Amino acid sequence: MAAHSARPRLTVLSGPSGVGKSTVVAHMRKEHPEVWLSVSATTRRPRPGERDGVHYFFVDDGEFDKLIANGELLEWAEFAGNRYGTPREAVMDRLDAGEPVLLEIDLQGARQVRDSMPEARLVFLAPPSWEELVRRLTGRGTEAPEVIERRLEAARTELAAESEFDTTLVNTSVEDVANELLALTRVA
Ligand SMILES: Nc1ncnc2c1ncn2[C@@H]1O[C@H](COP(=O)(O)OP(=O)(O)OP(=O)(O)O)[C@@H](O)[C@H]1O
Ligand SMILES: Nc1nc2c(ncn2[C@@H]2O[C@H](COP(=O)(O)O)[C@@H](O)[C@H]2O)c(=O)[nH]1
Repeated sequence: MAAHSARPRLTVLSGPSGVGKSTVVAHMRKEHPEVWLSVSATTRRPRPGERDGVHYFFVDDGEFDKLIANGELLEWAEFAGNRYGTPREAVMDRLDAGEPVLLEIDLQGARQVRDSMPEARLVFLAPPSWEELVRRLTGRGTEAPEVIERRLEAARTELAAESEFDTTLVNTSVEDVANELLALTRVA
């Protein structure tokens, strides 16, 4: 059997900022740490409580430029004023080792992964309503009002792209969605 066909599922989780991607993934991984989550590189400043190498690899613009130039990113995108990218090698190593891999990335990144790895399953996390999305993003309290505005502007584009994804999960209950996501990471 060819090495690539033996690879387990690569799952990409996307959805508008504030919909609850990190919350759902954290809930799932508490019970199922075997689902490996890629740690992205970003030029964004850490939020209180975020740790380098755990939540993100926090890099400056020059370091991010080098990651791009050296071909070290599987995909990358600029989102609401910062850059984010998926380190390629760690993802490939995990897939080659037979472990399920999860990426939590924006729409632009999901499109790039779909193009380069068509076997990936693309999952869209949708909010129960626009009003609830605004409530969650605002209620998180991590962004300044102008940043929230930029993220909501991006959210309109992201919501309009839902049909590009293989599956949509609506984040009404964190527990239910975490279970659904777990099942998707396991289906070959
Ligand atoms: N099902 C839910 N019901 C109510 N609140 C939720 C639910 N899921 C997440 N939240 C809350 O919504 C806020 C945003 O969640 P989270 O940070 O996980 O979003 P995100 O999609 O990862 O955002 P970003 O893309 O900006 O990183 C958090 O305060 C979280 O506690
Ligand atoms: N294209 C990529 N998008 C990524 C990556 N890592 C995270 N993200 C997405 O960026 C936004 C904002 O994240 P935040 O932590 O600043 O709130 C969100 O949609 C993330 O999913 C990545 O490696 N590539």
